[in-house]
Amino acid sequence: MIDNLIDGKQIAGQVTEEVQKRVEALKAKGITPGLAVVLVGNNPASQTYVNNKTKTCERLGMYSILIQLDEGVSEAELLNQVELLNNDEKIHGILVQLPLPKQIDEDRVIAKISPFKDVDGFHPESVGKMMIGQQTFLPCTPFGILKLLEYSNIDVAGKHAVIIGRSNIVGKPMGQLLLQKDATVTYCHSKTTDLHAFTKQADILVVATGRTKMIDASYVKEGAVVIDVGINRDENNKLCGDVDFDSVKEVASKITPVPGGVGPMTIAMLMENTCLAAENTSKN
Ligand SMILES: Nc1nc2c(c(=O)[nH]1)N[C@@H](CN(C=O)c1ccc(C(=O)N[C@@H](CCC(=O)O)C(=O)O)cc1)CN2
Repeated sequence: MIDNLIDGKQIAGQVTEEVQKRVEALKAKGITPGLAVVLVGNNPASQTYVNNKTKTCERLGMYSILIQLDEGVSEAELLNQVELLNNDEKIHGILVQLPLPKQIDEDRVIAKISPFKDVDGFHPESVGKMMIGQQTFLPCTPFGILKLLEYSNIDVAGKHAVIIGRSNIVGKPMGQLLLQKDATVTYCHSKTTDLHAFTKQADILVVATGRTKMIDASYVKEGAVVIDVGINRDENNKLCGDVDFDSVKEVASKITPVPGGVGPMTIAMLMENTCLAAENTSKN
């Protein structure tokens, strides 16, 4: 094992242990946190992720249901399904696994989820609250990255964080959350010219390019912390990230592996958000 590794699997284990205690406390009050996962179609990667989500719920003593809909389901049917879940008292959190097939408008589906049950943190109300620093559900992947940094004692304040990627579910919220922790944030993306010039300045480099092993040591400043959000398959069908791990581990002070880095944290934070959603109902 290399000594500059950030072990996401181990940190996710610590986070879920804490969640489990909160679940037990809720159950003592007669509330079992419940998560509904909606999967449309049969994308094998999505199937793996949703199965991991429901299995983790089970392990923590939470209630979960998996609703599987055909690839060709209409948007109206999916919206109707979300509405049923919005009104189901056993369900505290709802997530619709992304991506969705082309005939369905993701934004409309996300907007249909009750903001009280938006454990993915993708609803426009949750995003707005996050932007202005109000308490809300935070999107699980960037929330998980903040936890990885915190549990690894990496102070973000005053650091230059460079994010490569501007998706709504990772890049954009990641920058906001790091800004709220007093980092100086630069966003880079596919149209950035001279990417090296920016990444070489990064104290913390978050890579979400969607391009297999794109970032090698030439992009990284000596001693930087490198967080790899990518999940790809290499030429041997082995899981790998957007970072060329073997090259970058030689220059980074800390680095997340793939698998076993950011991915497990995404699921751990979903559990935390679902628990929070259930706790919120007990306050009403
Ligand atoms: N509704 C959502 N859809 C998607 C999200 C999301 O947060 N909400 N994120 C991604 C996929 N994702 C969660 O859904 C996810 C991806 C990867 C992992 C993970 O644990 N990866 C493992 C490897 C697993 C494997 O064997 O393939 C790892 O990195 O160690 C968890 C969740 C897009 N869609």
